[in-house]
Amino acid sequence: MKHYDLVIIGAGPSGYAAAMRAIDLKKKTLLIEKSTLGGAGITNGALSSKTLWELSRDMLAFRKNLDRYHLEPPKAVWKEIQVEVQNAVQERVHLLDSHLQELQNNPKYATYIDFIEGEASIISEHLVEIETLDERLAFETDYIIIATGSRPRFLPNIPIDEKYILTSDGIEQMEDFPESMVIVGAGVIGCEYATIFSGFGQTKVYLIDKGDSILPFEDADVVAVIEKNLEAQGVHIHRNSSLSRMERENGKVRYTLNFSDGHQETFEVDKALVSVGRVPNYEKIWKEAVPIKMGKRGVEDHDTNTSVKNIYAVGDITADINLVNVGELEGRYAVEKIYGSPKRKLVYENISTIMFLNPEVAGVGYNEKTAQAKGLNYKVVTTDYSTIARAVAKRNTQGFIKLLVTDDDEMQILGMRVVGEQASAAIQAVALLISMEKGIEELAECVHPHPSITEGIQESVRALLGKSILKSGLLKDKVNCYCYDCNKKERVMF
Ligand SMILES: Cc1cc2nc3c(=O)[nH]c(=O)nc-3n(C[C@H](O)[C@H](O)[C@H](O)COP(=O)(O)OP(=O)(O)OC[C@H]3O[C@@H](n4cnc5c(N)ncnc54)[C@H](O)[C@@H]3O)c2cc1C
Ligand SMILES: NC(=O)c1ccc[n+]([C@@H]2O[C@H](COP(=O)([O-])OP(=O)(O)OC[C@H]3O[C@@H](n4cnc5c(N)ncnc54)[C@H](O)[C@@H]3O)[C@@H](O)[C@H]2O)c1
Repeated sequence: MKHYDLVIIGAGPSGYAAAMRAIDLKKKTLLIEKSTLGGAGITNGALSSKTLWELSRDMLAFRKNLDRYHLEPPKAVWKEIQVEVQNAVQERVHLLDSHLQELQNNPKYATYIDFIEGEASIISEHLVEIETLDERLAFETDYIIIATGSRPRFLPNIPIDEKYILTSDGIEQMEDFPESMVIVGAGVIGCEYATIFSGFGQTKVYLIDKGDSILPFEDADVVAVIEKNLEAQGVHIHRNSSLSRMERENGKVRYTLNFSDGHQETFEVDKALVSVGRVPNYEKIWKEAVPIKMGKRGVEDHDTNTSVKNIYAVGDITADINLVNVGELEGRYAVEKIYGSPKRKLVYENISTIMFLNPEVAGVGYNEKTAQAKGLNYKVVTTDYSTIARAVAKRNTQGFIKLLVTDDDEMQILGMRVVGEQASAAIQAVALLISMEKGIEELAECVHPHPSITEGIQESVRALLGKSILKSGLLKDKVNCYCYDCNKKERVMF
C-alpha cells in the first residue's frame, strides 16, 4: 500500500494552503478533494459573493451617476451578472487546477504532491480510504489534516429546496432577479446579500433580525451606518422578530413572524435566503473507531491538534472563526507544527476582516463590545470621514475610523474598525502593529501619502497622543477621544 507523510482531506483554502506548506518542507503529500478546488473560498462563497458585491456596487454607483445627469438608468440583467460570477469562479478554479498540474509535472515538486478527486474517510489513525468515480483507494500515512470545511446551517421546519427557499449554496443558481426576497439571519452573509440585492435595485429585500440590531457582534455606531444605508436602499428590516413558519405556496414563499411586542404577521415574497450560520462537515469523515472529539460548533482542536495525536484539523471544520485567511493561517501552522515548531504562535487577535456592505467595514482585533466582554479598560478615538481629504475628494464622506488602545501610557493597539470608502486598504498597517504588540507612536510619525484614507488613521493616533491637527471634541462628531472604565461602565471624554 502506498505510504504518504501527510494526507490532507479537503482542498478549500485551508487544505490547499496546508498542502503547499508541506511541499516547502519536502513532505510526500496527498491532497484529496471531493468537489471543486478552492471550496467555499471560491464557489458559492467568498469569491463568488464578492464578485456579485463588486457588480452590485458598480450598478449602484452607475445609477447614482446617471441620476446626476438626469438620465434613466438601465436594468441589470441577472443572466449576464451570473455569467460574470461564473467567469470569476472558473478563472480562479482554473488557476488552482493548472497550478496543481504544473506542480505534479515539475521535477522539483513532483515527488512531494499527489492530488486525487474523490471522497475521503479516515478508517483508522494511519489509514485513509478514498472513493473516486470508479474505484476505491486506500493509503497509509503518518499524519492527517482534516480541512473539510462547513455548509449552511438549516433551521428545523424550514423546507430549504434551493429553488424558492435558498441558502448561500443556491442563491447564485437563481434564474432571474426575484422581485422580492426575505433574508433570515442578519449576520455577515445575510447583510452582504441584502446589500448586493438592494444595490442591483431590482429586488425588494426584507431582512429578519432576531434582535433590535443587525450584525449583533458589531458596535452600535458601526451598525447604525449600515442600517441607515440598507434602509435608504429600500431594505425593510423586521426587527425583534422570530420566524415561526415559512413555506412554499403557489410559487411564492409565505412566512410568519412573531414580534417581541406580541403581534404576529404573515408576508409573501418570491424567494427566501436562510443565512443563520454554518455547520462543520464532519459526518462520514472518520469512522467511529477514530476518537476525534467534536464540540458543539466543530472539531475540538488545541492549536490545530485534535484529540488524536497524528490528526490535525484546520479551517471551518474547527470551532473558531470561519474565514479564508484564518483557514490558510491554520493550514500552514498545522504543517509547521507537525514537522517542527512554528516561529509564531497561532493568534487570532490580529486577524483582519472586511464585511462587504455599503460602505465596506474593515476590522481587526477588538471592538468596544468584545473589549467590554473581556473586562478591559481602553481609550477610543473616532475620526469622521469628513475630516479626511481623500473622502471629501471622492464626494463620499460617509463613515468613520474607530481605534481602541489600552488605557495606559503604552497605548498598545487593541483593535480598529473602519467604516467607509477604501476601508479595507486602511486596516493592514494596524493589523501589523497589533501582531507586533506595538504602541501607536510608529503610526503617528510615519509619513502617509496625501490625499489618502490612511491619513485619517494617522490623525486618529495623533489625537490619542494629544498632537493632532484637528483637536478632539471641538468639531461636533468629527474627532472624539474617550476612556472607558469597565468597572464603572462609563465613558470620559478627553
Ligand atoms: C457566502 C459566503 C461568503 C464568504 N465570504 C468570505 C469573505 O469575504 N472573506 C472570507 O475570509 N471568508 C468568507 N467566507 C468564509 C470562507 O469561504 C470559509 O471560511 C473558507 O472557505 C473555509 O475554508 P476551508 O478550507 O476550511 O473549507 P471549505 O472552503 O469549505 O473547503 C472544504 C473542502 O473540503 C472538501 N471536502 C469535504 N469533505 C470531503 C471529503 N470527505 N473528502 C474530500 N474532500 C472533502 C469540500 O468539497 C471543500 O472543497 C464566506 C463564506 C460564504 C459561505
Ligand atoms: N466578509 C466576510 O468575511 C464573510 C462574508 C460571509 C461569510 N463569512 C463567514 O461565514 C460565516 C457564516 O456567516 P453567517 O452570516 O451565516 O453567520 P453569522 O454567524 O455571521 O450570522 C448568523 C445570523 O443569524 C442569526 N440567527 C441565528 N438563528 C436565527 C434564527 N432562527 N432566526 C433568525 N436569525 C437567526 C444570528 O443572530 C446571526 O445574526 C461567518 O461567521 C463569517 O465568518 C465571512
